[in-house]
Amino acid sequence: MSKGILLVNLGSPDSPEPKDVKRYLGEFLMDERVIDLPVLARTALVKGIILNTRPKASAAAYKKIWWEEGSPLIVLSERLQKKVQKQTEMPVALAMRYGSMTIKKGLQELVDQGVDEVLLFPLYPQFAMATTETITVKAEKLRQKFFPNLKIESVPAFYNKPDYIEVLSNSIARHLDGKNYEHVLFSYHGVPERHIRKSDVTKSHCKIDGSCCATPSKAHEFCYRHQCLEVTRLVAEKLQFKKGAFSTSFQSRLGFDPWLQPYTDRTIERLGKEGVKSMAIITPAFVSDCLETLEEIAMEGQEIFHEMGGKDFTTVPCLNDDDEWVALLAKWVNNWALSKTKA
Ligand SMILES: C=CC1=C(C)c2cc3[nH]c(cc4nc(cc5[nH]c(cc1n2)c(C)c5CCC(=O)O)C(CCC(=O)O)=C4C)c(C)c3C=C
Ligand SMILES: [Fe+2]
Ligand SMILES: [Fe+2]
Repeated sequence: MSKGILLVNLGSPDSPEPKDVKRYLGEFLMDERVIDLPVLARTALVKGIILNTRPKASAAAYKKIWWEEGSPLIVLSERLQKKVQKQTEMPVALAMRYGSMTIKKGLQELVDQGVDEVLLFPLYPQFAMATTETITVKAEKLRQKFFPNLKIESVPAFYNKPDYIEVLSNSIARHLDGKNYEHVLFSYHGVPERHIRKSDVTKSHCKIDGSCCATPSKAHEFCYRHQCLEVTRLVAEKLQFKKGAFSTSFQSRLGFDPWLQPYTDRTIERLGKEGVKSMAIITPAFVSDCLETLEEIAMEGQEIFHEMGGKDFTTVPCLNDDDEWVALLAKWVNNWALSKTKA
């Protein structure tokens, strides 16, 4: 069988203009794994409220971070794909879950190169319904409808793989450059608490009560909160951060439901109020820098910190196309191909 790789990231609008942002948000937020309300309620919320208010503000935010070559998330994902391609003989394609660079086009690109066995690689270290799951479900639907002879295997969340933690920690250490920040904040994209309960395969473990995520359970294979807390714990251990000098928070909440807490903006505000003068932020839910890291954290977060009296605010870039990260991805995909050949 001829093998190929499909890297999949979230996606971005075609341009930072409100009409393109509206189209993109419409597709994204109508996904039942992103806004998981019954279809009528979701339609009323998304088409009746969000799409009438949010695109203008989101477009303004996108304009602040947009690059000449396009959306940072897309450009950085393309750089990653090109570098991984140089380290494997299999074709490596790139797709986005939402927007113009569809998973269908990505699969077609591989099929056109003679591929009949695909490794689907969601570019998310932690599992979430709104990320990993929606990608695998979409790819399977497309396979059934358009590519019935294609074999697709998916890469599960890799949040606790020792080689990933090593590469992530090395990149963080390089960017912190030996400087002692008073506080290091690990900020992850949030999800509604309901998503955590829905993904609990035991249907009883995840209570979001402060202790469930630290108590061993098979629920953790699909618990986004557990997986975020583990990344923080493992990186902090590797980099020997002192207890109390680092913490975890969740950003980018939308709507009125309770999302995972503590919220990043309030945490930055509190740290500033408590007299912390220097802080660094790490965003390990994102493999590529994007609106949420470049605008919400690096711009808005910094503004909040400074308003509260903080002085030195540093954001650590995502792994993007870091050479060690590229080499690790290439090792994983090449090992997969090797294991198939041996089987
Ligand atoms: C109910 C809404 C949302 C859920 C759940 C959600 C989960 C989730 N998202 C990411 C990664 C990214 N999200 C990005 C942007 C973004 N996310 C939401 C909403 C939800 N995300 C919105 C409305 C937006 C658009 C921007 C805005 O209007 O604020 C991005 C950036 C995309 C870019 O083009 O740069 C990323 C990346 C994860 C990892 C996640 C769950 C774990
Ligand atoms: Fe999001
Ligand atoms: Fe949990």
